[in-house]
Amino acid sequence: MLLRFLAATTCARAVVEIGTGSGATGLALLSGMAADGTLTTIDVDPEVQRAARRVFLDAGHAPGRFRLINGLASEVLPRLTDGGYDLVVAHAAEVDHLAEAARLLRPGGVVALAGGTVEEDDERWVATVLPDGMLLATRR
Ligand SMILES: C[S@@+](CC[C@H](N)C(=O)[O-])C[C@H]1O[C@@H](n2cnc3c(N)ncnc32)[C@H](O)[C@@H]1O
Repeated sequence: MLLRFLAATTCARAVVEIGTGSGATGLALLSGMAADGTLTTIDVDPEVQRAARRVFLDAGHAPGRFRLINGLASEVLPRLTDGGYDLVVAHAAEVDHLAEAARLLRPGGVVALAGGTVEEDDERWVATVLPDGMLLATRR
């Protein structure tokens, strides 16, 4: 899976996911991340996060490897640390996650957005769009 690959190729120790959902994509990220890495995954729906917690634990991931934050991405993301993340993944299209990703990522970090574009003259990113519309961009 692409997300597992991205987590591995960035040697990710800190990942932000927007849209926990069932936890399937979180599992892919955890399996590609460094063994001591932490997944921070955000969802507005507490029910899906309860289920995802169980999915992560049942797959053998220790509670310290993931942080489930309940809330709107637009309210949670501003509380996360500048430059503190290797990979930002957004499944939920809402506001401009690219702007928050630019702040959250370390140089060389990667953002994967389900939709979105990077302006050609935006010097912050090296970007490509996959056939399914996913935007991949590396922070300079
Ligand atoms: C397409 S699903 C995510 C699928 C998930 N990655 C999986 O493996 O099942 C989108 C999720 O994003 C959440 N969501 C939608 N808008 C959101 C927002 N603005 N902030 C946080 N979560 C949001 C929804 O509650 C839903 O669980």
